[in-house]
Amino acid sequence: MPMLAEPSKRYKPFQPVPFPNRTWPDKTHKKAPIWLSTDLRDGNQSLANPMTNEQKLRFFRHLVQIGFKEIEVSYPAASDSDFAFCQDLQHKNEVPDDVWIQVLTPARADLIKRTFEAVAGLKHVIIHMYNATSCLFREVVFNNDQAETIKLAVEHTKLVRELAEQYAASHGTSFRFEYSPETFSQTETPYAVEVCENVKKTWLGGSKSVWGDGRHEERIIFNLPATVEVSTPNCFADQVEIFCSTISEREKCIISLHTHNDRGCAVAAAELGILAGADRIEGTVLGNGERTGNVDLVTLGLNWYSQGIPPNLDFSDMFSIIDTVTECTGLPVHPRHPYAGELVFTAFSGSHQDAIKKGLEAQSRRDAAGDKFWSVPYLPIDPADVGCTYEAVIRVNSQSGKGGIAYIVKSALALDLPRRMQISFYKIVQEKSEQTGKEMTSKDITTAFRHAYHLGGSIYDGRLVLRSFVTVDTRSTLPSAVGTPEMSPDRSRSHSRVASLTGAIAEQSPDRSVDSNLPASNKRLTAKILVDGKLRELSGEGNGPLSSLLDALQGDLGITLSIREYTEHAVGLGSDVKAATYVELIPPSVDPKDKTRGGYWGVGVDADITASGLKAIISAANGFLGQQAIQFPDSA
Ligand SMILES: CC(=O)SCCNC(=O)CCNC(=O)[C@H](O)C(C)(C)COP(=O)(O)OP(=O)(O)OC[C@H]1O[C@@H](n2cnc3c(N)ncnc32)[C@H](O)[C@@H]1OP(=O)(O)O
Ligand SMILES: CC(C)C(=O)C(=O)O
Repeated sequence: MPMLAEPSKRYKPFQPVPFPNRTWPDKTHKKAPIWLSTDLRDGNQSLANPMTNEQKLRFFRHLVQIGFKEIEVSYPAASDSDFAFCQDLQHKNEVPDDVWIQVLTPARADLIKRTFEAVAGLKHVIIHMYNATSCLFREVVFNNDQAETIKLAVEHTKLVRELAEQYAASHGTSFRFEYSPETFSQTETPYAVEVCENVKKTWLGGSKSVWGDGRHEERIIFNLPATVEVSTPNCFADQVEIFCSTISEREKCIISLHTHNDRGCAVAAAELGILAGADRIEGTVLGNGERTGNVDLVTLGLNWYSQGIPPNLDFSDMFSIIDTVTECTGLPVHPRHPYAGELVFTAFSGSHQDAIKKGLEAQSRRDAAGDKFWSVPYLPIDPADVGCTYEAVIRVNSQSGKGGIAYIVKSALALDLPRRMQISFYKIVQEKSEQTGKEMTSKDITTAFRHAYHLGGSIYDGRLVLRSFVTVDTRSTLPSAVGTPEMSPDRSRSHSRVASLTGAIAEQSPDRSVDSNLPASNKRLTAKILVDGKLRELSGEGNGPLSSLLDALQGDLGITLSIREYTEHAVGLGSDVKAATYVELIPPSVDPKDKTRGGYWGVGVDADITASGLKAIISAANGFLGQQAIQFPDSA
């Protein structure tokens, strides 16, 4: 049957309770609620293949590790394995002293009795009893009127109380009682209050203690379920506020919420319900549960966290939480699931990547200055807080821009490319990504980078490869620098050179060849260079090693290039520090001022700053050379 042209003929709109005195819209969250995980009960009952007890135990341990202090573990009367799980927890001594085990039972005498047998001997137990109270259920499921429904709830509360008193005395268990007017949000709210008043009176009217040590007695829990979500969250919040403000002896009650996600608003309903006066939330980790699921406690907890409020749940290791949930339930986690999905901290699109890259850089500057407040575009929380690495944040496809690509190069290779080199490399990546039509992984990008600039092992070598060099100050007879790239003859000296020169780079030019005030040609460089696989000795003169090498390339290989842009920075710290140098070379045909006309970028990394600069020149010269034939002047 197709969708109806007039749905109003089949579906009635939800009728909100008039409540002009509501106060919740002006409130804000101040602290996290009490949490109850019902993964092992509501979550479990909704699975095609319920969890085995081994899986339940693994899940239980993880819930304890996350920090849940109240865990609904089963519906013991449902099956022998549900029953056995409660006993296993006890016999295997799995329950920490500060954790309450909750079990669910319907308001049926035989099932209540069986439930007590299952938990006998556990230290802290919440007996959770439910019966549906809405008009639809009264009429269709129970064939009860309002008074009979109250009677059902009261009689079975009485039984729970008696058994709790008895088991507290015989087994030393401390009991608490939770009552759910199931289908609360579809029940007339004043009637739901009336049912709960009767339940409360019965429970609190008990004659003996239900607390194992006979001293203390906890508040009764009224759990208000949106068993099926049928309205907008504001209507639910109104219902909760009416309940909280009209139930008598409010101080003796804990008001709990149990929202489902039929309209996709379970999180909002729970959050507004807390503003409306509730104290506690029942849900599941990542939202498994009947139909569209229970409210997701990861989303809720991290929503609180993102507002600077401790959620009292630890989601630091999100990956292992996802493993536990998916392996135990057999259900996948959507890649866009809030906070947990594999794509939620990832940007593919260029403008998002650019903003994130700038935001992360600004954040690390603020962090270093002592201002730790998180404020990064597109990232509501620091992904690192939930165990995500920054590599996952930016991923590249044809929608990506230079900022994201530069971010990956920086994260993976510690190279902070100058802006115009970013644009140049972006074109290379863009072309590759359009060719394949697929995402480029961080490895694809770094490999493309190494190939483009001949950086890394010999498999990335270009047609020219610097093997070694000597520079001589022509005003003296002593060599001023001797180097074999990455194998500097005097490592300690090279390290200190890098450190001192890189530190001074802001004030001084790296190569006196670009300083016109210095006298011409005071350096001679002799370099051994592989040229198309053949080792040749080249030499040239200039104001510094870089200009000497350019002179050598021109004189010995006929390659005429000059430097248009130069930058460098240190890579690493302490004794492992290296220099990364970036140069843009241009042929004489390109106007140095016309930056729209591309030059050839190169990069060099070496522990020795001179070697790093020379490598950058060779890298860029390789880009210029491409496939063109070398015109050796000496062979002319
Ligand atoms: C909203 C929720 O998630 S509630 C929790 C739901 N979870 C489950 O149902 C999982 C475990 N349940 C089970 O294994 C089974 O339903 C059992 C063992 C509890 C009961 O099984 P059965 O005795 O075969 O009964 P069945 O499942 O058909 O239940 C329907 C009966 O229980 C009654 N009933 C349903 N809910 C309740 C309740 N909360 N209190 C009292 N009676 C109830 C129904 O009116 C119906 O009675 P009827 O047979 O006189 O018409
Ligand atoms: C038993 C109750 C709390 C329930 O699971 C629901 O109403 O969804």
